[in-house]
Amino acid sequence: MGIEVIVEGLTKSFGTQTVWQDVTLTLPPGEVSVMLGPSGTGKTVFLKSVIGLLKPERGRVLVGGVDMVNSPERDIYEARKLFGLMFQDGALFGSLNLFDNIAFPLREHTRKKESEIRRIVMERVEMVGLLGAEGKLPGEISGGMRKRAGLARALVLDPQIILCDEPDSGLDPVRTSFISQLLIDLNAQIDATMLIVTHNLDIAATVPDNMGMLFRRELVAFGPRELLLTSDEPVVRQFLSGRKDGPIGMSEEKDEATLAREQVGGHSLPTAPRRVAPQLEPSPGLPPRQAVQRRRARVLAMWDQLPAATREAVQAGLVPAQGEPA
Ligand SMILES: Nc1ncnc2c1ncn2[C@@H]1O[C@H](COP(=O)(O)OP(=O)(O)OP(=O)(O)O)[C@@H](O)[C@H]1O
Repeated sequence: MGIEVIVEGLTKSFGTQTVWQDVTLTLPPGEVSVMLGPSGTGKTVFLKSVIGLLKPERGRVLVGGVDMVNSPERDIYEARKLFGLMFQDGALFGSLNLFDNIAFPLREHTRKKESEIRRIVMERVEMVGLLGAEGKLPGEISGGMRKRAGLARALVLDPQIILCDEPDSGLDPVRTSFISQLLIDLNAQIDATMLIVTHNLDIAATVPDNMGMLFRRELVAFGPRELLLTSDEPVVRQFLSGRKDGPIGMSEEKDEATLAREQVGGHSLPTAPRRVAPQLEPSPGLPPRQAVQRRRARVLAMWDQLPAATREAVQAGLVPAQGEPA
């Protein structure tokens, strides 16, 4: 099972620019979480801070007893081996074929024999649906295939935590649906804790167990997917409905005058009840996701604190535990 990631009071600045402050959340073990936010709100900076590649000024990120912000560098280096990181563009070496790209972390970080490396690489190549393409160079394949190769490479060291930076960027809607299904299938197969950064509303609506959103240098919300999908928070509603009207503007935030004009002009967010799309299921033939029952117990434990609309959405999607009435 994947391990929990606890983020406490995290603040990151570059010079005088604060990217976000006092971010606190827990990525539950083995569950899939998505971090949303308009461009430039610091989602990538957040991923890099979780894995210890960037140093926040304040706060902690606890991963299996190691603080990825404040522990000695050698402990952070060791803990980083628990992670698999998938970058936006796949970050592949252009001169190496897909096989050698995917084998790279194994050759770099382990002393495994070539025969063992081949077995592991081919297993991951199959998992991401790239069998037959392993001899190609990154420049000879499509963007979607490069992303899948990047994902295969993130998987070779058997990570317990997988971080994906915009797995949909540059992909058409059909390829994005395939990537969404692949992420859920992976979660069913390896039960890793996953954090996905994206702007994509389809991924947000159908993939995660939990969602969070960064805006105006704060974590606006983080919780079960139904909490954000039914949220009345204007910024969350605007983002999830993909509309122009609301607090998010072209340069992230609208100024007060623009917001006041919109209100006078009668613009408002839709009031119709929102339908929460069902979460994707693993593909036929794969095991059920182990995270589902764990999440169910977790959400029921916070039942009293959830708004009525969220409870309704949770109830609509709850699969009864064995032996329990529906
Ligand atoms: N190494 C760095 N040095 C200085 N500023 C940086 C650095 N990395 C990121 N930033 C700044 O931090 C802010 C957040 O950047 P980040 O890439 O995390 O945003 P994002 O939410 O991932 O955006 P997008 O959705 O467009 O990818 C930006 O203003 C960016 O310019």
